[in-house]
Amino acid sequence: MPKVAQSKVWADWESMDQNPVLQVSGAFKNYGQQPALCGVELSLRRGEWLALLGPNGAGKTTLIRAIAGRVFLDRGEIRMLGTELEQGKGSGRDNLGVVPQEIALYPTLTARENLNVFGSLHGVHGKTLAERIRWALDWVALTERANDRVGGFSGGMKRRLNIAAAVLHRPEVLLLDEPTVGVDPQSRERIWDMLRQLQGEGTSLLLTTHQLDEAQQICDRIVIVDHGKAIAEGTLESLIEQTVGRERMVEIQLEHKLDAHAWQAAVIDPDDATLLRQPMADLAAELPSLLAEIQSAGGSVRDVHIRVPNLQTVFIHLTGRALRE
Ligand SMILES: Nc1ncnc2c1ncn2[C@@H]1O[C@H](COP(=O)(O)OP(=O)(O)OP(=O)(O)O)[C@@H](O)[C@H]1O
Repeated sequence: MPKVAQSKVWADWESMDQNPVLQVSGAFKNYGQQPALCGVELSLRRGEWLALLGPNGAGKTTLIRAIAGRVFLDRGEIRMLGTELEQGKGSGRDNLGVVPQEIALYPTLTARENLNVFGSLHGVHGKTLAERIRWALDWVALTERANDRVGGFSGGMKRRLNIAAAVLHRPEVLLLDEPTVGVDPQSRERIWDMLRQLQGEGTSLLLTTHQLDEAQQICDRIVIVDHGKAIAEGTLESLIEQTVGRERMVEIQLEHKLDAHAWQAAVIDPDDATLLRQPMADLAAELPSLLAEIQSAGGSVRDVHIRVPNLQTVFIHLTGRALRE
């Protein structure tokens, strides 16, 4: 359970854009007896890149599928650009693009033929479609493979094409369920670049990912879900402040252990008498005096590490679990 006061965690909701492009309110969904969504709230602001994070089984895919119209909610409301979306239907979602977790392409068709099919399904035809396909192939760096069958593509190429197929109709909002799963780091970087470009052109992005390090670098805001509820949201900085705080853990590795009597300023690691740990709220003020104290106690420093809290720290603090268990 979160150790932080919920009122504090939710502080950012109060300053939320009153006109989000996508808003999910009080969404509930059970699969038989199995609860998947238990009142989840979510709001995507115009032009932002929002990461939806949660442990396995937290309800992320169910939420994405409900927004996409592929899952009926038991209760709750989904609004896009101010209009309530009909449950369990693709209709009314012209401004939405969806990239599913599984690759949804025709392996026996070429890249171009796949884009033709998906563009037509989204209501794009003729010259406009030809122009969009040209753009998409260039965007995903597959122009030279346009006439090759998709069945022979690498995982990364399929992922890129899968994303291209979802944006041929220029949706204002793009949902991506783990768009980088199973791709090598180079392809992943290329996918993030593609998505950055889309965001730069004004698309609002909501994605689920298990890549915490990347989510914290790339996304504007983060929503953490657990047991079918959003339990925290905010920028990385605000999440850290709401949970683990601004403190940094300073670790000082000494050349030799210090005489215990000469030493009171920091905690000595129980397994390594040459390792000192000290949480510090103000590094500039506290670190120099600690180093001076070590020196006057006769110690010499081999190394100093400053541990900065990150999204993984926040995630474990809130859910009690690492992202993948
Ligand atoms: N079709 C289904 N039938 C029965 N239970 C389901 C179904 N889909 C999901 N669930 C259950 O609903 C809960 C939420 O699942 P969901 O796939 O939405 O979570 P998730 O956060 O996307 O998980 P992961 O990170 O593993 O993809 C889980 O307990 C899951 O077992």
